[in-house]
Amino acid sequence: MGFSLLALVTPIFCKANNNNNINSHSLDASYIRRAAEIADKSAGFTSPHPNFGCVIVSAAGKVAGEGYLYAQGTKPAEVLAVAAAAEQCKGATAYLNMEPGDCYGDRAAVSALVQAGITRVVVGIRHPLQHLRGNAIRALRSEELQVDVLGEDLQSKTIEEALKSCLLVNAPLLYRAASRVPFAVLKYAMTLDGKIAASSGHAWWISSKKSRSRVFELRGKSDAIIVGGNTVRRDNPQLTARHGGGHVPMRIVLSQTLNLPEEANLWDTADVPTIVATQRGARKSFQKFLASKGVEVVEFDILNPKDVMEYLYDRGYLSILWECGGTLAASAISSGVIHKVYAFVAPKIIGGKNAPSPVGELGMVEMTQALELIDVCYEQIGPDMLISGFLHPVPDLTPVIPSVEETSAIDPSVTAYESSIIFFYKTWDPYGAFSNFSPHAIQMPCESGNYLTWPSVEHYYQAHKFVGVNDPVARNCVEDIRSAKSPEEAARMGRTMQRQHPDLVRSDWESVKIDVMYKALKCKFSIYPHLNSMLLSTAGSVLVEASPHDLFWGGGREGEGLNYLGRLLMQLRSEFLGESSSSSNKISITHQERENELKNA
Ligand SMILES: NC(=O)C1=CN([C@@H]2O[C@H](COP(=O)(O)OP(=O)(O)OC[C@H]3O[C@@H](n4cnc5c(N)ncnc54)[C@H](OP(=O)(O)O)[C@@H]3O)[C@@H](O)[C@H]2O)C=CC1
Ligand SMILES: Nc1c(N[C@@H]2O[C@H](COP(=O)(O)O)[C@@H](O)[C@H]2O)[nH]c(=O)[nH]c1=O
Repeated sequence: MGFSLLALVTPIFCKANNNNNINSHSLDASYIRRAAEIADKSAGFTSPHPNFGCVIVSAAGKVAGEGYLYAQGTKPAEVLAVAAAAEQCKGATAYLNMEPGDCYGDRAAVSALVQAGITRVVVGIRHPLQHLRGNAIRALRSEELQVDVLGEDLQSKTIEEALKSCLLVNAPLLYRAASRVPFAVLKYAMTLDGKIAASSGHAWWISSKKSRSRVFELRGKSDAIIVGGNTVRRDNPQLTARHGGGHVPMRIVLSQTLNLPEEANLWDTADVPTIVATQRGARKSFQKFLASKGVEVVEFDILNPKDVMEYLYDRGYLSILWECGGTLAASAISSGVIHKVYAFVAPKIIGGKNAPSPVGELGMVEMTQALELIDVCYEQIGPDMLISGFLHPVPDLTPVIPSVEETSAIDPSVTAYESSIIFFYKTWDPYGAFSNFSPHAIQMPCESGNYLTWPSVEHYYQAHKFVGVNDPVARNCVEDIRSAKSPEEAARMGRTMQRQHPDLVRSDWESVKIDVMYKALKCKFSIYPHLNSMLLSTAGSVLVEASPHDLFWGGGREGEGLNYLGRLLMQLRSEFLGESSSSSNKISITHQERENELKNA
């Protein structure tokens, strides 16, 4: 009888192999889930960057180091994890929930892993932005590291679940990349009989204190919170994240009529900024009043959720929490801009034929038309039940992703893309390293002549508003800004202080601020060779900071901005190229000249 040794051996071999796979897959999956879990710790802070986490598992199979991106412009997760694992990196495996972005051309994450002696990298998802996608994976492979991507090199049910946790932790970025609006969550608290207020409109409180603390956490992970005018009139909300998390979202009111109270918690912008979005031409005198309170007013031709969300996309927001009543919620759902729902259900009955419900008129007449949530979760919080789920699935990695052209022109309506204009704005743009938020530390001489290190140009610029002012508060402020954990925090501190204490701003600020910026930029582009090459490589192109709202440093929405950041970079470029002997004085302008330029722009 014919006898095949292979026939005997193969099944046994395959079984052992399968078991090994199952074991190694479940280990890989659990470490990837851990990377996603720690990445989520800074949700809200990293915006507009993704949430990155890195777990290093030593050759002996122990977790040797962990790190996550704390905020935009801070050290990459991989660099932190490698530092924590130190010697144990040799022969270790690094688990990353997302492929690193390498926004700054310095390959910091890739270099850290390679130089530390990591031999295998497991990646949850590829970077969703096309110009960054696959670059780090290719770079690691070219350095002979084994790179396994979930769903590509590793496939199984366990791996699929781990992949989902990576998609969830960066859902805002994935939705943003796929649909060109920020990720939006509608949250409401309702009684068991489906009311969000009594028929009088009184709503405090439906959900328990524990549930409301959870809402503060949700707020802390969002870039902005939206309510409608009626909620402001009825509730006078604060809309702050009061759980001690640190991140402060913008507050946004949508009001067509602008028939809003003069006294409102939201008009106190000392600590938290507010935007009021309204219809073009609505109550001009009230618009002026709001502006005098430091509230930013944005006019829309026709105020509607879709246009507001597209505008917020242009401003770089990743995630928005809608905390409005049913009228606005219905309008937002019908426009397709709500992706996820959080419903806190309290075991209370209030009744009332006219008591409002969480979602107003959607025009549906048959139950078969009802919108069904997917990936629904149920969680008991104190006495309440939190039911959450998605209205639209989290996009996978093959959706419509902005092309290089689209991402470099942050707002395509500003100016049509032209090859002779290079736009930069967010640090993740192809030329994002030109942004003052890029994490390139600079060493600058201080008043005593010694050199001080500043974590970014933004830190240096913001702090210099208060340098030389003979007041202990101003001196502390300079130090506090210098040690701010991220450029975003430095900017917020500098702007808040300037708004709240204009008396502490140095008297010559308007006339010296361009020189301050010039010196900082000159240092940045002199000490980092790859930044210098990047700048020189743009020779012949016009550089424009595509900020739609900073009309001094940026280009504005329709080219109405003065674009001083772009101009300074072009001046530096020509100085580096030796084509010009001009100095910073050439473009220094007086306050009066600037006023004139603004008027003529
Ligand atoms: N329990 C809960 O979770 C919550 C309860 N509430 C309660 O809900 C009630 C308010 O509900 P409701 O009036 O529905 O909520 P909102 O005020 O949140 O939304 C309606 C208002 O939004 C403004 N708006 C702007 N654009 C639009 C648009 N395209 N479509 C619709 N509205 C737009 C209008 O303001 P304007 O009139 O100024 O032009 C409109 O009156 C209050 O009693 C409040 O206490 C509110 C939020 C959450
Ligand atoms: N009534 C109600 C909510 N209402 C929402 O919270 C807002 C008030 O926020 P703040 O002023 O910051 O405390 C209010 O305007 C409305 O948007 N939320 C809940 O979690 N549970 C509740 O029972």
